[in-house]
Amino acid sequence: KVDKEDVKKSIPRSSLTMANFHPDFDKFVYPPRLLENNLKIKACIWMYEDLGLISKFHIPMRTLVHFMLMVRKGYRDPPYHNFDHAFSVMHHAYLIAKNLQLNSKLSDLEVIALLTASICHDLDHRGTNNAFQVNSHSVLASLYSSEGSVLERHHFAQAMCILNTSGCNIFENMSRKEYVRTLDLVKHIILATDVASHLQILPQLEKIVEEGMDLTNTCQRELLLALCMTACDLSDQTKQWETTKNTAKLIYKEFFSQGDMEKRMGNNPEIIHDRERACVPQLQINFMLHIAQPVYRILAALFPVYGEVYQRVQLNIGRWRRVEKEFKSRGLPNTDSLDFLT
Ligand SMILES: Cc1nc2ccc(C(=O)NCC(C)C)cc2n2c(-c3cc(OC(C)(C)C)ccc3Cl)nnc12
Ligand SMILES: [Mg+2]
Ligand SMILES: [Zn+2]
Repeated sequence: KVDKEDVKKSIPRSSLTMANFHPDFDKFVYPPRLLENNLKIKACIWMYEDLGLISKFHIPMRTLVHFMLMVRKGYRDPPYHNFDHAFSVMHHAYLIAKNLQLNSKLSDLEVIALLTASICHDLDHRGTNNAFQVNSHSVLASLYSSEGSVLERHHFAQAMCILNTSGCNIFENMSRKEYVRTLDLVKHIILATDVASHLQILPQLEKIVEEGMDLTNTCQRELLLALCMTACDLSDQTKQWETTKNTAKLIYKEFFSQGDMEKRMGNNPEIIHDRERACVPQLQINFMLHIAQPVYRILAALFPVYGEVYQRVQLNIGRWRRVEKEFKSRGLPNTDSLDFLT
């Protein structure tokens, strides 16, 4: 485990170059899950640096290091919703900011809000979904179930706790106005990662594609930020098949553990959480077609350079269709045969 001293020693400004990570680090093809764990904090700091955010917002290096160490500590270790997921989500935010030249469409404030929301968006996730919080009468449900988006409100609250920890407030040198606006944006962007909210804004996003985006309109800027955030949250689907397949294994490991717990509590789990009823390839095709593909189609429609990302999502859907046929032909009953996945 890399501790504070190692991280601080190893980050003089001069050492912050992309060469430390990979020549393709800032390309859409690069899979961030391949980066070795003890370089991830340094890579997070590099991403702020490379987008010019450290100098723009006068972020002291020691503050950014402490912030990142606290964020990493703020994640638990469920199969999927852990710091590796947060890191890969932040990396995609960096790719979008850099390759879509978002800073010519959005303000630096909106870019730093997207990057920071990405690394914080699943803080303290327990590996169970919103419905489980409510059905199990969890503490989080008692806190937030009246407003909905129970987990996402908690992830945001955890991010605020870290910013309020002395020596960790990376926004401390902003003006009062900038500070308030940035926190509002981080909250909006994290709350956009609730599946229910995402499904609700899809029609509005389709409308923007038909009518053209008007970035002088604050609501449309916030819709674009929500779209970018869900594209980042799902970005494992935009990489080579290995990544997509491995992510499915992690997701269903988490989903089926929740289903097992629900059965022990005497509740009937959704099919997607039930290892005895779920057919992973079919569920993944549904998820890709109804939740993931629209995100990348819309973003590619708004930013043509993003077309290569949409193509890779299409390729992965094609792979799932081939796997589904294979599953059916072998009559494989359930998910433990995921290892069978070619
Ligand atoms: C590979 C992959 N398969 C998934 C299959 C099903 C579901 C799911 O929630 N189905 C139940 C709904 C339809 C009632 C989510 C999946 N998923 C996510 C994910 C995305 C999330 O939020 C946004 C980004 C806003 C969609 C929030 C939580 C999660 Cl786990 N990330 N990767 C995946
Ligand atoms: Mg989440
Ligand atoms: Zn997430």
